[in-house]
Amino acid sequence: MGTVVEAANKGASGSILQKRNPTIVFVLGGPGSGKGTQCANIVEHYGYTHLSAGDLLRAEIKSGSENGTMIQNMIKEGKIVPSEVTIKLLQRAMEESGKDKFLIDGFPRNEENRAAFEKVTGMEPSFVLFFDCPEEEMERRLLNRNQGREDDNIETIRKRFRVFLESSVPVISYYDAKGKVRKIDAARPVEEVFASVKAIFEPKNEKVNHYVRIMSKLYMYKFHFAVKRKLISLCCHRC
Ligand SMILES: Nc1ncnc2c1ncn2[C@@H]1O[C@H](COP(=O)(O)OP(=O)(O)OP(=O)(O)O)[C@@H](O)[C@H]1O
Ligand SMILES: Nc1ccn([C@@H]2O[C@H](COP(=O)(O)O)[C@@H](O)[C@H]2O)c(=O)n1
Repeated sequence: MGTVVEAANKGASGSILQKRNPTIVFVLGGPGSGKGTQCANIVEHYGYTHLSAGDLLRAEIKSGSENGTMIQNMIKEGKIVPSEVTIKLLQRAMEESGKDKFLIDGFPRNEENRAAFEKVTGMEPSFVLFFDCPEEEMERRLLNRNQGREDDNIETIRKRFRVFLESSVPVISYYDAKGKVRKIDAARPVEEVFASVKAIFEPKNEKVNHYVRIMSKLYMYKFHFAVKRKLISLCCHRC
């Protein structure tokens, strides 16, 4: 049995998902910046499927998998689990969902995560949502989260902040250089943050709404199919 990257090199992986040509949005930001909170809002308003890498890893520990102890130790230390493991979990979740619009929360956490995901799946994100928040605010939120997470203690939180700065910020810079980062000031109340998030997701909705409006109008007028197609292409040139 080879690694997922070896499988990708042999062309054995990524194909089922790739064929579905899914929309992928990476959701990044420091620990406690509010990624999970805002993802829940995006799911509710824009019909994305939310996949949190951290949640998938925690579920893997609970499942009693052979990697469970290793993952648990890494999370306790705020370290990043090898990409092989996390990518397999993400791929499986995407495939099993049968959906085609994904918010991938807390991934890629480092350069290895990023490069391996692109190699294994052959896919890139449409854009990266980056929740920017000062450490003091994130620390306050994590210490008040109260969800019984083993890594929400001050010692591990400080380690997670260091890993974020050293390993995750370079990934954000990588995508920024490609013009793919949508940065949000996450230090505001949840509703204000979501108002900024909406502004990023709305234009796409506008495009779909525009198309649906045109289609329904054309349906009312009983044009020939080819004429409808031509009219749509003329009318939707701005989409
Ligand atoms: N804008 C906000 N203002 C105040 N509190 C917030 C805000 N957004 C989220 N919170 C709270 O902060 C805590 C952390 O939020 P959340 O779990 O969404 O962060 P996260 O970025 O997903 O964290 P992690 O990376 O550790 O999983 C939660 O208790 C949440 O209710
Ligand atoms: N790509 C990832 C994502 C997460 N981890 C580990 O899980 C911990 C918790 O992650 P959250 O996103 O839920 O805060 C994180 O500190 C890492 O230990 C990972 O290894 N790789």
